Amino acid sequence: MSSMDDAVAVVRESLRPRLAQTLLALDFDGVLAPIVERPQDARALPGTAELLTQISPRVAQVAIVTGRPASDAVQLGGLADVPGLVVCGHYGLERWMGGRLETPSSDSAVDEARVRVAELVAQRPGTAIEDKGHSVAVHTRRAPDPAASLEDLRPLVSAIAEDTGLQVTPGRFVLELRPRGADKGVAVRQLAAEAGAAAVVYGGDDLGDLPAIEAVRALEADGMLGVIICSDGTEVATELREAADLVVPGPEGVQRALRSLLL
Ligand SMILES: O=P(O)(O)OC[C@H]1O[C@H](O[C@H]2O[C@H](CO)[C@@H](O)[C@H](O)[C@H]2O)[C@H](O)[C@@H](O)[C@@H]1O
Repeated sequence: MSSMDDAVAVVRESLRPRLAQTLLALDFDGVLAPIVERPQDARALPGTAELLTQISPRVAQVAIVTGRPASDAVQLGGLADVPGLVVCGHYGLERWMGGRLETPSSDSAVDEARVRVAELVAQRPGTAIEDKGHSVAVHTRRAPDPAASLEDLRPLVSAIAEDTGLQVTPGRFVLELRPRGADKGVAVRQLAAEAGAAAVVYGGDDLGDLPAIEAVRALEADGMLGVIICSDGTEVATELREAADLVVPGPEGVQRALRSLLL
């Protein structure tokens, strides 16, 4: 048995009595879907929908909490038929459930940001804009020096945020401009309340997941059981790893941990 399996076995024992009152909330990219060069090429690891379908009747709620538009996560994940699944997209700004999408109206600040980010990208080979409708992301993964490119763009993207009132959310070779107000912490708290959860299992891998982790820790202070799974890899920030109860090797490790914890 590996040390990961040992750690999972310990968590499993504490989770078992609360399984039926557990909220399982998972990030998409890097947790369910391996990281790839182009956002549009991301796909959930084979077996993801089947695994979530098996878990769903055993827990109170299965949810995806993602920076992606909710419909993109559903489509790229092949998740449309997972029973009872809730997908909180755009860090909780929108919600998909049973084929129905609740989404806000468009924001003129994002329209302005879209134009300005497109200008930045046009001058920087290898960078790319991801227009997500309610937010705009600039990716540097395919730039000649992705880390340097991200640092070059950081103050320019911050200036756009300042002018438009949007906020910047950094991630894995990405800077995202999005409306203030929503974050994954708010989304997790709301999901936990709606599900009447006595336990929350949250899986993340990126800086945008930190508010969700903080929310889980705050819920623990109120008596809930919290389990944080970090989907690890070379790009994963130290804060994520340090905040986790279980550190597992990427989406394959997440699948293995979920099978052991929740089936
Ligand atoms: O909250 P998440 O579900 O983790 O989404 C966060 C961002 O993930 C995506 O970007 C990341 O994955 C891409 C595909 O593997 C990769 O090319 C990129 O470098 C990563 O940053 C997505 O494109 C963003 O919109 C999400 O906000």
